[in-house]
Amino acid sequence: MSSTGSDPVVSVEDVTVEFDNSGGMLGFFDNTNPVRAVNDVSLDIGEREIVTLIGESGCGKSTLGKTAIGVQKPTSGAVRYRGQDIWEAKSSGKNASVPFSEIRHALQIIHQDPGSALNPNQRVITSLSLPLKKWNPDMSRERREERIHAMFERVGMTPPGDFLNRYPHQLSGGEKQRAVLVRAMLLNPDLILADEAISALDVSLRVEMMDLMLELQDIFDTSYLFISHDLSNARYIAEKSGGRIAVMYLGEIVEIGGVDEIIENPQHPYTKALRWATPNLFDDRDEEEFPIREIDVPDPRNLPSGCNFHPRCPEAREVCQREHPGEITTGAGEHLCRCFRADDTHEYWNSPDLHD
Ligand SMILES: Nc1ncnc2c1ncn2[C@@H]1O[C@H](COP(=O)(O)OP(=O)(O)OP(=O)(O)O)[C@@H](O)[C@H]1O
Repeated sequence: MSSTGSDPVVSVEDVTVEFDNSGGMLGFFDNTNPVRAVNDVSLDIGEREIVTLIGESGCGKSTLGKTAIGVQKPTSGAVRYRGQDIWEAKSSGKNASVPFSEIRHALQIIHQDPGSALNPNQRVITSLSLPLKKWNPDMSRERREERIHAMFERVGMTPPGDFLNRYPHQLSGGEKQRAVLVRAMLLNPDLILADEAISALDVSLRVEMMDLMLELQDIFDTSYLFISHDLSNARYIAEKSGGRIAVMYLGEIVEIGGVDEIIENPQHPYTKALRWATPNLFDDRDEEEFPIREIDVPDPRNLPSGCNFHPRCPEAREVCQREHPGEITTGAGEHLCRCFRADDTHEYWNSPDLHD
């Protein structure tokens, strides 16, 4: 699933991530299949591109995000930063053409809980100075503080000294999240993984935070991998940046495209269900026609045969139970979907309905 830009900042290539939860005595009695959190995913993130990952809880968004920035090692497949295999760089040490430390510097993360990046016992200025000190040991203290003050001015936290001398608990949730965004941006990263970074904020502050992220992107040429469970936020940021939305289901990207494709013309029945479940995106929806079968999400330790979505899919036919759909290009070429319905000539159309 390639980006629209030139060379990708990050390429995720056929990546699978499994967690083996069977360790220990208790594990002996558990289901010992590993959890397949990410299942054979490929995704390029281009220069100054914003890709939004969307999907329900447990579908693998965070695991894919962490894998893309080199925090989680994939079980199989490769992750490249500007062509350099991240895990090869780690094992090659000084011999790597792009050292692992440089890659980790270039790929930053902001979490849902800004508290995790701000030490509660330190003033904000100290927490923000530490990464700068680590990555730019030759920078003088005055220069460092000058930069931090300038960034606080830029994000509207003025007068900066007022905020920077406080402890994290003396800031509001929105102020903390802005401080954490500044902390990441100070390193001038190529890509920021924003993992549900706005979810804990009041609804009124979410748009403000997304606008700030876009403003800083303009200044610093940063790409974002923006994780959200809320399709209306995904739409907002993708629409404003011309970015893509990737819909995840049980470890796979089942559909990816721009706003025109994913919001206005979704092809995958799961994307349609997500859209239906986001009423402010969809004026003329039929309240009665719930577009997903009301059964539990399958266990990622025991994935269904065929298409992962078929047990819940109202459109499933027999072929969906036995054949796993690959990526199908629909429309203009940037719109990809893992559903036989996107292929007019597939045997799906002659296959009997599954859930009559
Ligand atoms: N470190 C881990 N050890 C074992 N299982 C894990 C680990 N991290 C994630 N998982 C499992 O992998 C699957 C995907 O989890 P992940 O957190 O990536 O999903 P998510 O879409 O980000 O969900 P959420 O929005 O709830 O964070 C889940 O079944 C989860 O329980």
